[in-house]
Amino acid sequence: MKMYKALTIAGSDSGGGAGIQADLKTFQELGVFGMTAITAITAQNTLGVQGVYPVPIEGISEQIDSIGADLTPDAVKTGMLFNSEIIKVVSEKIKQYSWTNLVVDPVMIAKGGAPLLQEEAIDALKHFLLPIATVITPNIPEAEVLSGQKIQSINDRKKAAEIIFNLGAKNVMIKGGHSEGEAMIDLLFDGNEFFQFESKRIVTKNTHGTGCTFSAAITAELAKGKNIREAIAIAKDFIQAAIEDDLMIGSGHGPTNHWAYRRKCAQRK
Ligand SMILES: Nc1ncnc2c1ncn2[C@@H]1O[C@H](COP(=O)(O)OP(=O)(O)OP(=O)(O)O)[C@@H](O)[C@H]1O
Ligand SMILES: Cc1ncc(CO)c(N)n1
Repeated sequence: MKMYKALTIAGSDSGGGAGIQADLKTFQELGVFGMTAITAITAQNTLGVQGVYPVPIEGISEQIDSIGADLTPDAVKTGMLFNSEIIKVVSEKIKQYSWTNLVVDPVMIAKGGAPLLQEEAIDALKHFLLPIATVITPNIPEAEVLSGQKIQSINDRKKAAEIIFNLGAKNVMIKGGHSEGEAMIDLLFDGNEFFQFESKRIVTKNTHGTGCTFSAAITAELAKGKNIREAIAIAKDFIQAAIEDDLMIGSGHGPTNHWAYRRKCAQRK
C-alpha cells in the first residue's frame, strides 16, 4: 500500500484543538501519514492563549532538514509562523527541497485575540511565502490585512482574492467563518475563475481550530493527488462534520470533532 505523507510546519496547541495537534488528527483521519516541524509552543486551552514560546531558529531548520533527508512529503502546510525570521527559514527550506503542494494558512490571531504572528512579519509572509504557495487560506480579517481592502460583501472578497493572487499564490481561498448569514460560503480564486463552496452555518461556540483543521484536510487531499477543487470540497465536508458533531470539551471555544467525518462517511455507505 502506498502511504502518502504530509508535513505541517506550525505551532503546538497544548489544548489539542488547533495547530499541530489539529493537523495531525486531521491527517490521520484522512489516511495520510503526518509529520511535524514545530515553530512555537503555545500554552493554550479553550479559554485562550496563556503563553507563546518560539522554538529557536536552528531547531526549526533542523526539524525540516531531518524530514528533508529522509521523508519527502507529498504535501506541506504552514500554520503559525510567529515572526519574519521563522517565515524566511521555512520558505528557504521548502524551496531548497523543492517541495510542492504547499498550503499556507496565514495564521495571525487566535480566537480570543492573542497574536500568533508579529506585525513585522506580514511583509515577509507576502514576500517569501505567498509566491511559493499552491493555495493560501486566509479568513476574512487575514485577507483584509494581506489585500489592504475592507471586506463586507462577496464582491469585496473577490477583489481581495485577486489582489492576494497577484502577490503570487496560485490559488486563493478566502474562508467565510467571520462573515454573517445562514450560508457559510468559502470562496476560491484560481486566477481565472471564482468557485464558491457553500454549507449551512452551524450555530455553536465550539469553533476552536476550524481554520487549522480545514487547511490540514486540504493538505491531506493534495498529498493523495486530488486537485485543488476536489481537495477543498472534501475539506469542506470534513470541517462541516467536525463542527456539527461537536464535543463540548472545555468551558470556552471548544475544539471540533476530528472523528465525525469518519462516522459521516460510514453512514453514507
Ligand atoms: N459556524 C460554522 N458553521 C459551518 N462552517 C464553519 C463555521 N465556522 C467556520 N466554518 C468553516 O470552517 C472553516 C474555517 O473557517 P474560519 O473562517 O472559521 O477559519 P479561521 O478563522 O482561520 O479559524 P481559526 O482561526 O479558528 O482556526 C471554513 O471552511 C468555514 O466555512
Ligand atoms: C498553535 C495555534 N495555531 C493556530 C491557531 C489558530 O486557530 C491557534 N489557536 N493555535
